[in-house]
Amino acid sequence: MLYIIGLGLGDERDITVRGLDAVRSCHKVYVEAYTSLLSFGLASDGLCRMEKLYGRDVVVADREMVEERAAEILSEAVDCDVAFLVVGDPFGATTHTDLVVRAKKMGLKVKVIHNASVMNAIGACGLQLYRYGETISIPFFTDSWRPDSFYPKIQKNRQLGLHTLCLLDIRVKEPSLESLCRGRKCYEPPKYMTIHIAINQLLEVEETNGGSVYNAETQCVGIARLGNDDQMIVAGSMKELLDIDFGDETSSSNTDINASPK
Ligand SMILES: C[S@@+](CC[C@H](N)C(=O)[O-])C[C@H]1O[C@@H](n2cnc3c(N)ncnc32)[C@H](O)[C@@H]1O
Repeated sequence: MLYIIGLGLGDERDITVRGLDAVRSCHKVYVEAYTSLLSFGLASDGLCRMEKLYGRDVVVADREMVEERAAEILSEAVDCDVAFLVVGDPFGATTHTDLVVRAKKMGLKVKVIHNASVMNAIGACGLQLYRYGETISIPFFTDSWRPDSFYPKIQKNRQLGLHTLCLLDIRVKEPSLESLCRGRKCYEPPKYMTIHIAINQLLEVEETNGGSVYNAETQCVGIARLGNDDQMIVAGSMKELLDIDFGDETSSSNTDINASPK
């Protein structure tokens, strides 16, 4: 049996009772560290705390494992029970839908145990699910790569009078094979895109495209570390949010912006 289990948004204690029972019954446990990250971090003692509470060794499934070695995880689930843990909800990223489809094609039994996800950002700021358009992702710009495919999507949403949930990138440095500590790869703290970086990138794209879709006066809601004790939810214009300290790129702050219609 393959269990795909959501961990929720806070720390290791946000697993559901149903999820915990399943983890404890499994022979092998993986935690996915590619599409989202534990807010308490793999670089700190997060993994140890998880293993202590769950009573199982936990293997980190990084990008390489999720993309290229998923078949290994699935073949283990043929003979024994395997848990695949996902931060937030398992279906908050398409990668996991793919895993379920592949498992079912192999004739494996699959059980999904849901949990809170970043989609809770939609209601947490007081806006209504019914008033949202397409969700977008904002990637980190580099000197030579400044993608703006999200821009027409925000434009369309705003023309329809709908909000846009903007998911902000997380940059994970893949650990090198030499960086083993206690027999495990050592993960450096990830870099979370801050709300300030996202707003500056959004404004740059507006300037380049000149479509008058939004500007520094546009009302937004900035959400950092949703579901954690130190979460922040602040509404204001883009310009005003640039003056708010939401935490820096290393402060385990997953961040979102809800851009509201005019
Ligand atoms: C693919 S999505 C979410 C997947 C995850 N499985 C879920 O259901 O929440 C990943 C993005 O969600 C956002 N995110 C995840 N957890 C968050 C949190 N606690 N607070 C704010 N944003 C979060 C970040 O922008 C991150 O880049």
